Amino acid sequence: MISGVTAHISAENGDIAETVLMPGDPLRAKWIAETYLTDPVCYSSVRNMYGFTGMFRGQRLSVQGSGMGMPSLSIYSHELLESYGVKTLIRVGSAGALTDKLNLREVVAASGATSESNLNRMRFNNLVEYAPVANFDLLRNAVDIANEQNKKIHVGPVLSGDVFYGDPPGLYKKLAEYGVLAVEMEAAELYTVAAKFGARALALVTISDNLVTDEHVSAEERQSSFADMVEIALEIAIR
Ligand SMILES: O=P(O)(O)O[C@H]1O[C@H](CO)[C@@H](O)[C@H]1O
Ligand SMILES: O=c1cc[nH]c(=O)[nH]1
Repeated sequence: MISGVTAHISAENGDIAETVLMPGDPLRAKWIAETYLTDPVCYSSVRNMYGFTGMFRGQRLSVQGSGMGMPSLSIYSHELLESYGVKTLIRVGSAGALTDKLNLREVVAASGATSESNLNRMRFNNLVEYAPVANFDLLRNAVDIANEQNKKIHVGPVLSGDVFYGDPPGLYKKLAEYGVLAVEMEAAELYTVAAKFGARALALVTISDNLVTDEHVSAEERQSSFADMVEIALEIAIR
């Protein structure tokens, strides 16, 4: 049902494009809209969780903040897909590397997302460990586009954690041994909600912290370090 105006987004029917970039931070949404889109219009500022629509190289695109953590992203992605006819969601987030093989500012495309969250246990009545995965076409485009743009991209699974402060004892090390590249807080729910609505989703993340080497991108540098990832995401969005 495409109805417009939901509990958390005040856009009218037709205000939001079919493809939406989703950063966690609403100010990153504003920065993306003002930096990359032509004639951006803010369609919602409910709870200061900004959403904008504008043009990128002749195509309509939207950018919507998701907030931090899966319950918040779940609300925004659900409303975009159910009430605004959105078909493609591309997360543009930050993450902490779980291996010293990833450098600060590098981009990871999350092929899948494991999580300690209870959301999918509830959804599937504890009967299965649902495996949230990226849309293959978006993932393939991410790799092709990064190569065309001469940008380094890593592809692999991430952890979508519920806890920012505190590694559940030994968990990060164990996950890294099983190939999990980085920890962020939304991809698993993004992939699951997109699957529920038959939509396409991909999570790209920029490494802002390395939890093994204890390196961190400074608060001032965080915005500019996102440019590579956002430029890949924008190209995916119009391809
Ligand atoms: O930079 P964003 O997109 O918010 O993503 C990461 O940053 C937040 C934690 O600081 C969490 O939302 C995590 O997933
Ligand atoms: O969830 C996140 C995001 C960035 N850096 C982290 O260490 N964790």
